[in-house]
Amino acid sequence: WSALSLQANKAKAETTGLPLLVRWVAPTNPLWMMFGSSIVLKCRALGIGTKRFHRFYVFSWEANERHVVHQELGPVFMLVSPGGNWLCVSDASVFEDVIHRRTDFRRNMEQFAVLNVYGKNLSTTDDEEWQKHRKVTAITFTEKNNELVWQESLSQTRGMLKYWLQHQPVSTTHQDTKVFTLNVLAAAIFNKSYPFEGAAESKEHVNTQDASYQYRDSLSKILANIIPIFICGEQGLKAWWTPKSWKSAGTAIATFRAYVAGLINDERDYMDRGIQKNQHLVAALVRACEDETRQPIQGKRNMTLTEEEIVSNLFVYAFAGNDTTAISLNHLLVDLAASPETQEWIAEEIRHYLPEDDISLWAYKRFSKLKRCLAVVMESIRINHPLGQLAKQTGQYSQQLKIGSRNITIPPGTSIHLSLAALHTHPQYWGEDSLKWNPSRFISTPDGAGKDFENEVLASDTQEHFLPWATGQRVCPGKKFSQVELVAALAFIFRDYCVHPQPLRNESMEQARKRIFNTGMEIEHEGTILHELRYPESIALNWSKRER
Ligand code: HEM
Repeated sequence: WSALSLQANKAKAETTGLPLLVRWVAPTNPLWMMFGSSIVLKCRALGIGTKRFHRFYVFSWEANERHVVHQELGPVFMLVSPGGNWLCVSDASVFEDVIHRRTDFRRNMEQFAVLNVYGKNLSTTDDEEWQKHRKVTAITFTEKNNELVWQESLSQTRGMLKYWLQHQPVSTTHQDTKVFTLNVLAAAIFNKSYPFEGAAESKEHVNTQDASYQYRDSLSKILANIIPIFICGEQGLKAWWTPKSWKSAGTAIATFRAYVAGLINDERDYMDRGIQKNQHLVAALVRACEDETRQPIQGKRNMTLTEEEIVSNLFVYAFAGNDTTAISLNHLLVDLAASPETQEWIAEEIRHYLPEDDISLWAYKRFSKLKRCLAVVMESIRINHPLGQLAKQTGQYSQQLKIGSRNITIPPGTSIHLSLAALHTHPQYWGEDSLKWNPSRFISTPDGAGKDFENEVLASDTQEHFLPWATGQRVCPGKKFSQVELVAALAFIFRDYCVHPQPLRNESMEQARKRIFNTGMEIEHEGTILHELRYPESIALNWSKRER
């Protein structure tokens, strides 16, 4: 059956005249999503299998290939598999065409179904339904909220750095950054402030009945088990044969739902009594929805969300906002540890704009001054993007695409992978040193302008060949949120501290820096949705006070 499907899909793909990359396993095969990379890496270590198998069958192959496969096969090629065809794209003009033809190339909902843990939400709807979700949830992303993100991120970073200074060398950065982003999001969504605890300490709350940790712990369990949840569903996770971690993910889904439902009921109760007490996102969502139901305006489309939809949106915000930012922060810190001169470069800027030792004097408006810090964020996300691609599809109709000088008919039912990993590293757009980590590529000074921080200009975070937060209608609503969060972390840390890798035995510091940078470039997403470091625990970092 598999061979027949592959032949049928190959015949369809050949009609495009594009180069083909044939694979015997579909990228969406659930077993491959869970175990594919481990199998391939084992075979690679044992010398079993071909080079092609090692390259293209790991689950995170596109992220690890970056632009290389496109230099071999061209800017657009078709990946053919028994489960369907994938159009893989690295060309900026095709990106633009696909993103802006919203009704021709729609979001690939099959791939996003994994986020329907609590039913439909902003990420898994289209058209009018999507507009309703986007409009109601947009209230989170005000400047007032960004200010809160700035303050909470500074305070969480203080805790995180203190923890690291006491636990050197630190090889839990990848876990600690996830606690950091969970805490910042809890403040932004629920107005709940948690003291920072290292990942190991925060595990101690798991399985306790401490209500104040219910949201955070249940959410982190759901995020860690998102693929088993997708494969088995909430009920299936509780089957007799599933491992303990899956069963406890099933319990976490119910705990998170009950926790948010409790907040919704409290808020309705306050509204009935005419009290407007809470400022968090749940309260704002409940109020927005109740206002519309109580005073419907004639002729106006109903924009209210049900209780299930509120829970589902809160979940998707938490999903989209946590690990994306945590993984990026992990990369940032590794890249900076590999580059002491860049640490010095941003420290100069931070000390210039934030001269006070007392962080309560660091006003949010100074965020926009920290251009070098944002350039560092953009450079790390350019080389290692936590999503890797934007996933679209042609749906039931074929679509015309201009590729180079040719008009090509893309058959119905084709998935489109706009590869951010390839676009962001292609030498055609970034030059021959495209894989070199160099944040200053985003900073320029106009001709004739003096050497002054004020004269430095930061390149746009959305360009034809650079769109880490996407662009167009479905641009990431958390773009500024994440920028503020990451820059605040950098500002707090690198103003007075610096980081170095812990060298292995017989390794020089220079070799250690090269090693950790290369380790950061090895990406994995077996069993997860996002692209993470494959061997994060092999990187140990040492933190120390900077000598002035
Ligand atoms: C470094 C951090 C982040 C990166 C690189 C990032 C990137 C992206 C990208 C590329 C998309 C578009 C996905 C697609 O169209 O397939 C997206 C969507 C989204 N992001 Fe972010 N994001 C980040 C942080 C955040 C944060 C902090 C939040 C919320 C607090 C957030 C919430 C969302 C949501 C809800 C969507 C779906 C929007 C929709 O479908 O209308 N993101 N993000």
